[in-house]
Amino acid sequence: MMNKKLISLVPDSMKFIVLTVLANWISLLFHIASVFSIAYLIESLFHGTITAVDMLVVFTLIAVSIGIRYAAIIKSTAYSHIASCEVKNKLRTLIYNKLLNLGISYDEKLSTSHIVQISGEGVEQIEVYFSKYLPQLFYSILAPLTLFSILSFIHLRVSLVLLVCVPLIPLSIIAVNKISKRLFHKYWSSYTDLGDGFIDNLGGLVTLKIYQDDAYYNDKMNENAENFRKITMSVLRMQLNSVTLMDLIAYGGAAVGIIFTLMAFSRQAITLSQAVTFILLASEFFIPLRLLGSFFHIAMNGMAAAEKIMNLLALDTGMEKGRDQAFINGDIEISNLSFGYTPEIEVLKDISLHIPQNSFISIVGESGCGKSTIAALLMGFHKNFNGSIKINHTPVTAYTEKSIMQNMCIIRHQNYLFKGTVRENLLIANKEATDTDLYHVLKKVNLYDFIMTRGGLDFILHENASNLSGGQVQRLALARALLHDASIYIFDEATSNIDIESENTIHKIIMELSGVKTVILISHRLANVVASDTIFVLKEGRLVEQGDHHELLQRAGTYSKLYTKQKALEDLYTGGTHCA
Ligand SMILES: Nc1ncnc2c1ncn2[C@@H]1O[C@H](COP(=O)(O)OP(=O)(O)OP(=O)(O)O)[C@@H](O)[C@H]1O
Repeated sequence: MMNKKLISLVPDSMKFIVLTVLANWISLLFHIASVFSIAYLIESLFHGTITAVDMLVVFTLIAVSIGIRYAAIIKSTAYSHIASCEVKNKLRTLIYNKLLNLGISYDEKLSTSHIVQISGEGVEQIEVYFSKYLPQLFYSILAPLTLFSILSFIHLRVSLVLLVCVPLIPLSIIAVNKISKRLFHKYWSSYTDLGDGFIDNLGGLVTLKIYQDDAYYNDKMNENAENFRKITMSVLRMQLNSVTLMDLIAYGGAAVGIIFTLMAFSRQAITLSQAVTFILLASEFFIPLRLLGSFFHIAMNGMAAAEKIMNLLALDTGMEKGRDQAFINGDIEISNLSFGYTPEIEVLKDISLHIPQNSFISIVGESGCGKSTIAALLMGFHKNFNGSIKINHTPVTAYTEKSIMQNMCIIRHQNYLFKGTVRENLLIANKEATDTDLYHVLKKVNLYDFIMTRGGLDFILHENASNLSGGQVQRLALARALLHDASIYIFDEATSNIDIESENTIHKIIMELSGVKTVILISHRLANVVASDTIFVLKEGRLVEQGDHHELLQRAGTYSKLYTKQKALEDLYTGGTHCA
């Protein structure tokens, strides 16, 4: 229960833990002093030997002892609070920085709800370990030894009996430790499962309502909640049982000490005041350890959470090792690239392709052939690929995520816009941009007139930009991407499922960017890729053809078949009026 690794994460808290123990120890010393005074008072009253001055001195001593104890307890609580703040602050900062380093593909390694739970409740539980459990652990060793060293001068045997009974409490704690460890692991797994399910169901609530399948998922969540309730009840039952056991040992041990005291008193081996001192202090041998026992279970829970936090902090992000580079541009060279999301299924197979700087290239192929996977690998979202991806002769994995994000921009078919004003959403891409810059990009994407009718840059977007149409969302996302001014732009189905005007606007901008920036276009609609310098055709994860539109048509291969089929369909739909 002394987790050295965890303690080394928050070394500053140790100072306050020591101060908490010291304050508790001072409180104990003055408690002993007041007990001695009370015992003396009782003996003097019993024998009728006390004078008024003695009485005044004794009462003053008792009052001063109580006062100092009170001050010491306040100090101990304050130190423990500071230790707890230190711990929470440090752990949450470590987790936050780790998440930043893990970057956007963090959810490949841990689920969002898992992270929310360990950084929320997990840290709260660990805080108890530092602010309550650790000070109490040291204090419960110090207190019985202090009491023993003082009381042994009065009667060694009785003091020894009390001291010997003390380790029975930690022994009982060790006995339940094994059971509780297993139980707490189950508890946390069940807790994170419940969280995962909850977030997923909440995200898909509209879909569930549309298909009227919410009852099924409701039942599934109830089942998870019931599992969590059961495991929580098991934890509580285990805690209650062990508390009862510890109470038995603590009060039983004190009772044994009192019996030995009374036997010594009846043999007249000790005086009345000494007997009273032993009786009043007997329970003090056990109370600190008994209290430790009740913090123990919360600390155990904290330990389980600590393990999860340690695992998160130990994750290899790869990005931390990268090199910061403010400007990345140059040719992109992909050589013998193979990749699978799982070891069993290879999604990309031995792909080699060359993308010259500022060229306009397209990647096409049937659904599921691996186009978006190439885009994700170029953006550095996945690291465990074979082969090499180089930008400007440097492996993509050698750059920090920050450098990649500064220089490369991906626009997907679903882009996230935040709840807030249009201005706030645009400034995400470039904090320095002026209102004039923002109006300029809005004009470029054909949104200026619409935004102005809604109050301009202060127009507030709802959650998920639900007060914009699909095409408007895409155009605003494109405006944001243009403000970012990257050197490499990847458009991954950026014009899927939107109106024809928005598609034309976006396509016009892609054409404007080509020649000035490196543009990588992934599109199902082959009419959009016709003007590309090079078109790469994928089939089942392999690069099967490359060349410009005319070369590929002449080859009469996969591209030609796809293009002819699509053109025929579009001609049928538009009556031959719309297609490149
Ligand atoms: N996160 C993931 N985990 C596991 N498999 C994935 C993941 N993302 C994609 N895949 C699989 O990898 C393969 C290639 O997917 P990818 O999205 O790259 O295809 P695509 O060519 O872009 O398809 P589409 O044109 O439909 O967008 C698919 O078989 C898909 O099931």
